[in-house]
Amino acid sequence: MKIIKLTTYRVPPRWMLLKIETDEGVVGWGEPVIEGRARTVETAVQEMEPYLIGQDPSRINDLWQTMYRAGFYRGGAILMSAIAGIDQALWDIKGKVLDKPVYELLGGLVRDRMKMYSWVGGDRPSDIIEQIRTLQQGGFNTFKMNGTEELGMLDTSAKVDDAVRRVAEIREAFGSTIEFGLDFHGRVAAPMAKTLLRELEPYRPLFVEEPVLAEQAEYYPRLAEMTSIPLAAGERMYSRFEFKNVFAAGGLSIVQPDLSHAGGITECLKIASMAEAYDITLAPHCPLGPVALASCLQVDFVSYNAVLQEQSMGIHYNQGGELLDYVINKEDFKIVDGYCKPLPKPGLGVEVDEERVIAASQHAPDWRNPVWRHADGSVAEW
Ligand SMILES: O=C(O)[C@H](O)[C@@H](O)[C@@H](O)[C@H](O)CO
Ligand SMILES: [Mg+2]
Repeated sequence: MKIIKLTTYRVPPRWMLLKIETDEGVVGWGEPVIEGRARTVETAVQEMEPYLIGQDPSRINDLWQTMYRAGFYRGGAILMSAIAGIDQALWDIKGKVLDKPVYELLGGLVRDRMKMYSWVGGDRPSDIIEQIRTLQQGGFNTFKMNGTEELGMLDTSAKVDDAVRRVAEIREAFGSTIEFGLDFHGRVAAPMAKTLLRELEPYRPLFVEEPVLAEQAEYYPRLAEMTSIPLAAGERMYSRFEFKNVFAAGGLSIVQPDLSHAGGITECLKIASMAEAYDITLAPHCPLGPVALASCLQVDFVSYNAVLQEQSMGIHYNQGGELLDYVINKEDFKIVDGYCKPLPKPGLGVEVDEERVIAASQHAPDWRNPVWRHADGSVAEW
């Protein structure tokens, strides 16, 4: 069997799907994207084509190493996202050829169902309590929300009060019937992270995510020393070579590689198992579309340390498109009591609604995140 064609489709709300075709008619789908840089990743995928066309799609390990090593320059958000989506599509092809879900090819299930969580509150969290109540009716009891709005490197006690008050209100309203993680989203610099972690500790958030930016990861062990809140990070780390330094330095309790950003299934399995060796739990990042989520689930269902799975249904970013819009086998993605079952179909387990994808790709927006500014006019981390 040979790879004959790669086609990318940028689609709303801010995703990109990749179709890989073979000379025997088997087709695989991947989701290579960086939110806000879809066109750049699209070009990177096109530049990988010469390594793929005419090759045997079953040799995923060799193709992965070729894409990673043969270009001399490597790593980073764009190249690793391009490899990620291609890798997903190759696993999809392999599963379809062998007529097995990918998790069967990876040694089989380590659990029966996977715990999922839902985003709540949007970019500038408000009305969270009502939103949580609605999501509870859908069976969720675990949530994630932004911890703060924009925050200066050294900000006021009023801002700290705001952040703490919101969390206190949630705990008061729900007691311990729910769990929630707080995403600091790189908005918090080290001087404020210490204060916030200390003040939030009594409300026992499930975790604090990106307590400081990934490029300040040397703070993770120092912050972890001073708080009992589990620290999470990983959505802006792209290969096991990057993760190894963070694991070795210590501090993280939860690692969150993104299956569409960190080299795909092949690489994230390795990252997951490196994390297991450090007693670090796995919670793959996934504010993305159906192929990315299906890829996450393949890894979760074979990784002992997988504890939580993010998913994007109803997320604030989904303007103009929802995860299930592009899926034919919607019932397989049903979340019951906050859990998802293994996807039963061969390959990644997503039957992509290709007609819908093609139609949607005609009006794909060039999504960008907002540019926030501090009161003094300087750019703020969003
Ligand atoms: O944890 C998450 O889901 C992420 O932080 C997510 O909200 C953002 O990073 C977004 O995808 C960037 O465009
Ligand atoms: Mg995040």
